[in-house]
Amino acid sequence: MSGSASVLSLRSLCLTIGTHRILHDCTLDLAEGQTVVILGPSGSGKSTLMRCLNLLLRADSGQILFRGRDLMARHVSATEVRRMIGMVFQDYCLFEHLDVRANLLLAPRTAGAGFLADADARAMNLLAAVGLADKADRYPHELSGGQQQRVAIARALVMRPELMLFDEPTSALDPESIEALQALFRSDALAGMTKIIVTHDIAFASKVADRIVFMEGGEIVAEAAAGQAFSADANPRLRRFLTHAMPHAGAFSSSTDL
Ligand SMILES: Nc1ncnc2c1ncn2[C@@H]1O[C@H](COP(=O)(O)OP(=O)(O)OP(=O)(O)O)[C@@H](O)[C@H]1O
Repeated sequence: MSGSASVLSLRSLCLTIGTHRILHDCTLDLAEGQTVVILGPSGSGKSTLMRCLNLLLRADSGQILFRGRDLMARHVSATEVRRMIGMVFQDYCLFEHLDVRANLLLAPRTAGAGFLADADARAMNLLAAVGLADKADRYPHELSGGQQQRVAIARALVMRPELMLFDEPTSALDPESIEALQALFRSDALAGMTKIIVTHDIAFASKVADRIVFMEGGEIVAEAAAGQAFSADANPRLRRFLTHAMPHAGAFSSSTDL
């Protein structure tokens, strides 16, 4: 895939904190409308990579090309980047003192007139799209974990981002809420959106991914289209991870369909 055809192209992204090399030479292309899932063991750098993408962290070197424009250039502001790239955090990060509607409207209000025009209608449409139209005047503590996550997704979407990042979206959800999240990913609100999802949940990954990439030790060490066999023979680290992550799966001595 050429960089110009991609929504997002990472080129040799590196980050060292102190003496700890956290990201090393990460290169990845993401096409319009594609959902890429990042798998990998704990500490492999998945969340750090996501935080670099929306400039919560600044990588030391490399490029983050978003529609061909380098987001690491000095003059590109984090605020501008976060309008284009929405992120849903593992713990949702809702504002506890604001009701659901106010949580959704905070970013449009601070972003200025261009975002405010139809913000209220957009917020209510999004709440309906995530199945929470009747919760607009509730506070986060009055909602279940799955509902709070839906609010966080709607809050990110209200800024009309072109790319959405999800950090471990299933980690705090029960099986029913995970199924509901899968349905939301297939719905009009999210289906066509370009997404990167970090997860440990291989079953969830297999349901929502177009492509799966595998990180270890700060590097992207393997990738495959969903449904295509990962060559576990070719990558013993990936095979070890899958064996550990799916101890009951058993039959993937040579390759595993994800
Ligand atoms: N601010 C920081 N200072 C020093 N080291 C850090 C910092 N943030 C992350 N790290 C280290 O970088 C490595 C990657 O962490 P990261 O959270 O990105 O991994 P992860 O793959 O997302 O892990 P998990 O699956 O457990 O969430 C870890 O070794 C972590 O200790």
